[in-house]
Amino acid sequence: MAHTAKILLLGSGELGREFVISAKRLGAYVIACDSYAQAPAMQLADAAEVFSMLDGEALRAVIHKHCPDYIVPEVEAIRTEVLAEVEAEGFTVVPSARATQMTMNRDAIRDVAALELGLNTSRYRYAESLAEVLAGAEHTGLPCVIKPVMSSSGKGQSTVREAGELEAAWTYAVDNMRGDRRRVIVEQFVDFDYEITLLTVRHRGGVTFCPPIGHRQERGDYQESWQPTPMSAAAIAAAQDMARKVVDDLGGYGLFGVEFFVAKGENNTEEVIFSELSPRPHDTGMVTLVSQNLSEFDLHARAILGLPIPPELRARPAASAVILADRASDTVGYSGLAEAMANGSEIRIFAKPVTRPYRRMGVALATADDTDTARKLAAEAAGKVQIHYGE
Ligand SMILES: Nc1ncnc2c1ncn2[C@@H]1O[C@H](COP(=O)(O)OP(=O)(O)OP(=O)(O)O)[C@@H](O)[C@H]1O
Ligand SMILES: NCC(=O)N[C@@H]1O[C@H](COP(=O)([O-])[O-])[C@@H](O)[C@H]1O
Ligand SMILES: [Mg+2]
Repeated sequence: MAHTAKILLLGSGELGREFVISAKRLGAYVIACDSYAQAPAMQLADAAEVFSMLDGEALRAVIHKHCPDYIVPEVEAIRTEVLAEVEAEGFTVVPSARATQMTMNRDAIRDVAALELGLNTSRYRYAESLAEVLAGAEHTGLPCVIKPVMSSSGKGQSTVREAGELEAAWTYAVDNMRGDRRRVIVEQFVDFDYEITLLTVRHRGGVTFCPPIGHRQERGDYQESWQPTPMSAAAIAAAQDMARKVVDDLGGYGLFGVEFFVAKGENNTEEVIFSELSPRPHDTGMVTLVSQNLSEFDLHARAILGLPIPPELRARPAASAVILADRASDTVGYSGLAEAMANGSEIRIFAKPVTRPYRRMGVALATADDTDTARKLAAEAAGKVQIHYGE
């Protein structure tokens, strides 16, 4: 074959699009899959398959049709039982079928982290009825955060400050959950000072960490991220220790985005609280496209293909800011790129075929002498890109 490896990419959004670029630079042949045609990664891949990845039979058929060397999930919403089956047949699932199964279900990964590995997490309870939600909130105290066990990007998530809001939060979670398990996690609200993503690469040569990425979320979805973010040496060591434990438990090779909350205590101490992780590149990690010599997508591709990862990964001060749609439209266009890039920022447009409210359509990326300046530049650039909607 003219290629170094055949990769089946399950999910073809913006993260997949950058991964395709990284993998193809290393000579891979990529088949991009998603539930709709012309998805961002499909526009660059060698081949595409359009089907629901939650449909087990369809997923199995596509895997057997292409017989890839690597199956690389890009989203959570995949029939992960099929990944476990094909792994048993001898296919390689990235990073491992177990990792995709555990992280798709908040309860599975939380139980591993808190109960098996003893990581520091917020107080939590699971609930399958309103009565259990009320009992859960008794356990965590208020405010608390309610999230479907199967969801991502903040879908179905709400923060409850008064007991009277619990019923609405339960209904909202059930109405916006993915999959068929009517189950939520009731989590103690963490009054953190900042939150980070610790990109962690598990590869042939061991485990390597990127400098921590700070980020700001709204509606449970990321708005801006920056790297590096200041953190005490003790807090970085605590986060790295927890990240290593969890990626070693999940197994396989690839890049993981491990999310932590950091709360400042007395005498400038910082308490690091594990939140969750993605066994794949993380949206807040798009900043690495300009901050690191090897982006999170390059690192994922290298780890998967068994190629070397440098022992130390550095980042120059940089930031990313998202470009969001504000309404639904079947046609989309852009202007203002020149104005946006006038301050030195880079703009990435994902070329998603349709818009919906809050859908991420692009990202602005900036570097500067310090992250505060980079954040200002990226936000300013993102604000100058205009999205044009159809009638
Ligand atoms: N217990 C909590 N206390 C305070 N804030 C929280 C808590 N849980 C979640 N959040 C806030 O909501 C954001 C999204 O939560 P979380 O990462 O659990 O959801 P998600 O839907 O899996 O998001 P994604 O898939 O985009 O990572 C967090 O990054 C944080 O800002
Ligand atoms: N937090 C997870 C995340 O950022 N995932 C990224 O968003 C895409 C879906 O976007 P869409 O909903 O606009 O199709 C996914 O395919 C992935 O690239
Ligand atoms: Mg998250």
